[in-house]
Amino acid sequence: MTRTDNGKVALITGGGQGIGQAIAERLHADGFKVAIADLNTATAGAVADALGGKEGGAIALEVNVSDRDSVFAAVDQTVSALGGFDVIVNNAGIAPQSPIEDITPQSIEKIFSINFNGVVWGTQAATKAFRELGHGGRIISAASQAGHVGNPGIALYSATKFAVRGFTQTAARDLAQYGITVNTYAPGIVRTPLMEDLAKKTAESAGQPEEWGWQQFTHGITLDRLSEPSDVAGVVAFLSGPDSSYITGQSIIVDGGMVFN
Ligand SMILES: NC(=O)C1=CN([C@@H]2O[C@H](COP(=O)(O)OP(=O)(O)OC[C@H]3O[C@@H](n4cnc5c(N)ncnc54)[C@H](O)[C@@H]3O)[C@@H](O)[C@H]2O)C=CC1
Ligand SMILES: CC(=O)C(C)=O
Repeated sequence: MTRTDNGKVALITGGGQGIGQAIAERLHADGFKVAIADLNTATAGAVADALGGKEGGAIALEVNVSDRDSVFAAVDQTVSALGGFDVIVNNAGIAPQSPIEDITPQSIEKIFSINFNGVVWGTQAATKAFRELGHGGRIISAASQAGHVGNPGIALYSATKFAVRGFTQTAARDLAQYGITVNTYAPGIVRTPLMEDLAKKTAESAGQPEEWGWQQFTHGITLDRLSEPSDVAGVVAFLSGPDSSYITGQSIIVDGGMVFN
């Protein structure tokens, strides 16, 4: 299908693989110019190249979402290179196991600095850019079904995603005056490198085969299949587009029916 430029610009953190890659591809297909920002510049570059590079409306940027200055710089570079800024997708995240008795100050600091602080810096940087550009915008962040119900073995991860939802609710109230909506998407069990790693490690630490690890996370999916990244990208496309302009402060669960809120 031919892509028609919709005149809008989106930045996606963690866009080099998995869900972020699918979001970048979907928003680009919907007509957005996209900045694919990742710690891993090789994967981000490959995604941007596959979308036609700068000529085709896709650039790659290096960002470390745990570093406030790095996130502000990525937003500035997006505005300069792509000529506008309308949507930020705070997608980058990590999901280490965190058995309760193994939690340390360092493990809390590491995961919160990426999964939570990264959302705060992205929200601040996007708000600054939207206000300087003189229009509103969309702030969309990765939560998880594990941010609606605590999941076994990943207490810290679940805590970061609950925190992202809490922050999003207040940001929605505080930023509405600037025409900015703020929402999260809450995926279930998506086939990505992150989930594969988590399933393998969960199985290994219990001395079980990999399939057992997957089962720990997948039982009870009403639609009886794992999620593909494109399932999530479709919801983010909706939250980025005109049909969701009256939605703010929400967490849209896209998990095949694991959690009912
Ligand atoms: N895969 C799943 O089943 C689910 C994933 N999620 C969330 O969706 C988001 C994306 O997850 P996946 O695509 O599965 O992960 P993934 O591990 O496949 O991809 C994450 C990307 O983020 C990048 N990244 C990691 N740390 C970064 C940092 N400090 N700065 C910039 N980029 C960084 C990585 O280089 C990678 O390209 C995460 O926030 C995750 O918590 C939520 C629910 C379920
Ligand atoms: C990694 C994740 O978000 C899960 C298991 O829901």
